[in-house]
Amino acid sequence: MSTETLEFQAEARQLLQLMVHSIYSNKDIFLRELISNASDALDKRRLAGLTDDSLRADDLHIGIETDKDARTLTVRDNGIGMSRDDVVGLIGTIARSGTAETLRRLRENGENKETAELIGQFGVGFYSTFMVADRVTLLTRKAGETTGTRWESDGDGTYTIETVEDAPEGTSVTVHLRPKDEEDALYDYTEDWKVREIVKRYSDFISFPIRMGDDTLNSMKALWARPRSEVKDEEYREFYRHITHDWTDPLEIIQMRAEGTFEYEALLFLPSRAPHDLFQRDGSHGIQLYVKRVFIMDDSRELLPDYLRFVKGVVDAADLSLNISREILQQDRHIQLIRRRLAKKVLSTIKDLMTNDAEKYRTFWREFGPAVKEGLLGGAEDHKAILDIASFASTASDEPTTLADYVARMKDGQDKIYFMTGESRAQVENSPHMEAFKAKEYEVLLLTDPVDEIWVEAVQAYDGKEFQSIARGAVDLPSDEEVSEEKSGAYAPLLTWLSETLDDVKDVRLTTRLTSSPACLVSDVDGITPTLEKMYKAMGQQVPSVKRILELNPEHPLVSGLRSAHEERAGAPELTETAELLYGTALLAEGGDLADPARFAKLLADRLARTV
Ligand SMILES: Nc1ncnc2c1ncn2[C@@H]1O[C@H](COP(=O)(O)OP(=O)(O)OP(=O)(O)O)[C@@H](O)[C@H]1O
Repeated sequence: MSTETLEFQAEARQLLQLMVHSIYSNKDIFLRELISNASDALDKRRLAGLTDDSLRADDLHIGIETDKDARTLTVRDNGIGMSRDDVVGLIGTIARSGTAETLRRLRENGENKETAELIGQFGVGFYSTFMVADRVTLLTRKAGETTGTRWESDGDGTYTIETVEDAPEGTSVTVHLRPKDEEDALYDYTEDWKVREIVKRYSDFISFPIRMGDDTLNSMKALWARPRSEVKDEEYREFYRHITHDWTDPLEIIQMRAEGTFEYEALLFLPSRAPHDLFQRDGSHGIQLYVKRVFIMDDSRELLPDYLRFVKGVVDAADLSLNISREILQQDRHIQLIRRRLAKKVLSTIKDLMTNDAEKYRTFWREFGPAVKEGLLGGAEDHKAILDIASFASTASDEPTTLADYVARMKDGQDKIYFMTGESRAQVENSPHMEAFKAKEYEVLLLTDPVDEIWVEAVQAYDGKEFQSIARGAVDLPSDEEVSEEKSGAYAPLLTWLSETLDDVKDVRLTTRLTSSPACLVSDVDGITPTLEKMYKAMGQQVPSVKRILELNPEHPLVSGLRSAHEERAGAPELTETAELLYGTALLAEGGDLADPARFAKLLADRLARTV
């Protein structure tokens, strides 16, 4: 059969270059990557055999062979194998998202110690063989197909591929080793002891036998079935890497076991950083389902609520059928029970972190808080537990605060939890709405995650204290004096005129919430906020533009001056311009967008010209 020479996809080529020249100090991991791939392929083969008798296979295992003279190491599996197209698509390209981003960072930094670490942080998979090899040969035949494929590359820009008749089912990868160079952490991987050591260290829990000659090198013990005290942290970390391809260590390990009518064991991990697809609609979920030690499926969304989709790990249920499908999972009552229990356990673990390891808790909340808060939009059963572990930026300090601490600091007579939503801390903190709260030292939560706009609607109260937006409705601070009747009367004609003149506002009224600004805009009690309006629009949803209320500070010279001017010469055209400027300033002060910035700028420039 003819041999074709093909080029690696550009990104794949860059990644290969990095591998070939890598100074990453842990080159041993190439073997773990090959074993991990083989184990995945065996899982797939076993699953395929469950539904298709012709694909049933006995003695699924991984074999390792070394040849000292040829200086090769081969990892062989009798798993699912790959078709020719699979090989081109899976090995010749990098399909994984996130890789492009990592590569860009690597390129920007040039290779140094830090970038070497970066390499270590993202799964390099099959390509890691090029850290130790000057040539790699892959021979594979997909289960059920008659011909196989031989692939070979020396890690430069191209590879050869040919169809072959005599490949066994499954895959073997032969690594042609570079000369050993221990200073460069490149060991002699044809040494038995070295291979044993690597397998034991990284792959002991792999559930298929890893054989070398007549020996099985791994214990195959499921980590989740072993008591926590008997498992080394290192083993948990390796397992975490195996199931997640995340090379940073997990933040926390959670182990659970339920006995009785429906038995299951769970080993869950809180990662230490958010994946790039945390907020993508079909980003992956992290739970693998096993039944009696046998892998059934990845990405089991049914086992944890969506807002905990970043939690990784394994659930091993004793009483499910090996043939269980996703459809059945969705309806299974036991699965729903497991889901409740797991969610509870995850939330209580985070609560424990909060009390016992503030640093870890902070990392957790920074990375995953925005996702966890989505849980406040769904059924109310988790609301209390979520609010208990949440923390928020606040005017009280630079550090986030919990709601319990906020409540403890509430002033005498204060019965509401004040908050303001917006796009950034700076924007919210400097908004005019904040003035009276600052002046009178009422603490305000600064909510700047997009989800904050929505959950505050769904959740009414915490610990009996209602949430109250300070940019909405009339805010009566307990210590506020009302605007005097005399003043209200004096301003009535101005307010009426302004509300007729300014098309964009719904109403105009006096307020005591401002101390230094002349005016601000507030939403109606049940109106949507401008940030929410923007969010809906960004999602392509049509929302009617909501008119807000213009509130005036009668103590401000601009406002009192406008009142006298209106009294003296109602109908003068420059008063209309002043009204427009007043409204535009209020909009700008809260970080809003002017409908006609050019007109605003012109009015302002004309006005300034008269003052210089
Ligand atoms: N032994 C094998 N048998 C069958 N398919 C394989 C084998 N090795 C690799 N593959 C296929 O090639 C793909 C790419 O492998 P590679 O190791 O580069 O990345 P990965 O395993 O998907 O992710 P990671 O790099 O995080 O390990 C795999 O997802 C798998 O589909």
